Amino acid sequence: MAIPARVRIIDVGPRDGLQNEKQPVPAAVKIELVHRLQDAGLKEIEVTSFVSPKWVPQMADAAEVLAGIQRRPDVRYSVLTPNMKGFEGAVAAGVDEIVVFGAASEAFSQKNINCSIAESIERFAPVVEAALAKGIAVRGAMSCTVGCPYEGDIAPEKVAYLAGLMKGIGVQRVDVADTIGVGTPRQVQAAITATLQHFGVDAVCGHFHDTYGQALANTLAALELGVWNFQSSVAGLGGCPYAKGATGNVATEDVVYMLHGMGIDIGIDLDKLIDAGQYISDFLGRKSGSRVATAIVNKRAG
Ligand SMILES: CC(C)(COP(=O)([O-])OP(=O)([O-])OC[C@H]1O[C@@H](n2cnc3c(N)ncnc32)[C@H](O)[C@@H]1OP(=O)([O-])[O-])[C@@H](O)C(=O)NCCC(=O)NCCSC(=O)C[C@@](C)(O)CC(=O)[O-]
Repeated sequence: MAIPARVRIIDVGPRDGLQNEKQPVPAAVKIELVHRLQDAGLKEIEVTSFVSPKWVPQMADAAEVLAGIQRRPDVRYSVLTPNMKGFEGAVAAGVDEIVVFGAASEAFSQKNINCSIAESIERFAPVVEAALAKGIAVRGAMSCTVGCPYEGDIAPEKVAYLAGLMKGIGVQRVDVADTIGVGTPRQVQAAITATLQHFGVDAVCGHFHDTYGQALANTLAALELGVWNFQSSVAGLGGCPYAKGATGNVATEDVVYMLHGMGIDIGIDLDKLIDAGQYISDFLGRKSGSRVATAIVNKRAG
């Protein structure tokens, strides 16, 4: 399989990146981050989550954030919606895509969304149906497709099972997530191959956390299978509140640098992206998690 000639990146920094932040991040800062990402050329941004504020307090301002964004017609704004209540908030906010999020691991499903895999699908089905009826796109995030913080290794059969359930309720595309960043290239390829039993390659997105420093290698492994949609997080922000110790997604800057180096045009201005990462890192009072951004900022400083 030839490496795809084009790649699309969904920056999940404002959502996956910030959901776990202990310090309050004002809506105005989240909005500015989204503006900087779209200025850098990102065409898909996962903005926030309509989830219970008791479970994820940092996302409690979802409606305010969406209302403050100066939207561009060529950018797709997505949000997480675990149930009909979340979906109603997403519709009121006028989003382009909703994301239902399940797990290949029973234990993670219970910890993250307080129900079994089967119950989650029952909950998602009316959300997906309602979204499609309104012309809103639907993505399904599949957590723990390689490893789980509670169950350890996850067999590809479990990934295929979940992908089949997602397909069965009408989900249009799916994220193959290495939630805790333990996967290595062949394992990630096995999870993707399992997903391909139910979804075409154009409908599969790679979502790799970088806890063990494998995320770029895993991205390349996914490209080798023809996958061309990836999620990443500006400045490598983030982690999941229900996956202790897991670091953020692979940094968008690092993915963009690698793809530029491979001659794959993705329409993203790396300098502007680095500035966006610097903006949020400065606000959070910490160094960027992007190796590329750190190297280029050091070089700029001479
Ligand atoms: C799913 C629930 C709601 C079940 O939580 P529950 O407690 O079982 O739900 P419930 O229906 O019993 O409701 C409990 C309370 O929450 C409220 N509630 C209920 N739903 C909503 C909603 N949508 N928006 C706002 N409020 C809501 C509801 O109204 C009620 O309020 P109360 O009566 O107690 O005042 C909860 O577990 C939850 O919100 N979980 C979210 C967890 C989460 O966001 N995790 C992080 C995202 S997933 C992730 O990061 C992984 C990913 C996607 O990046 C991929 C990867 O790397 O793996």
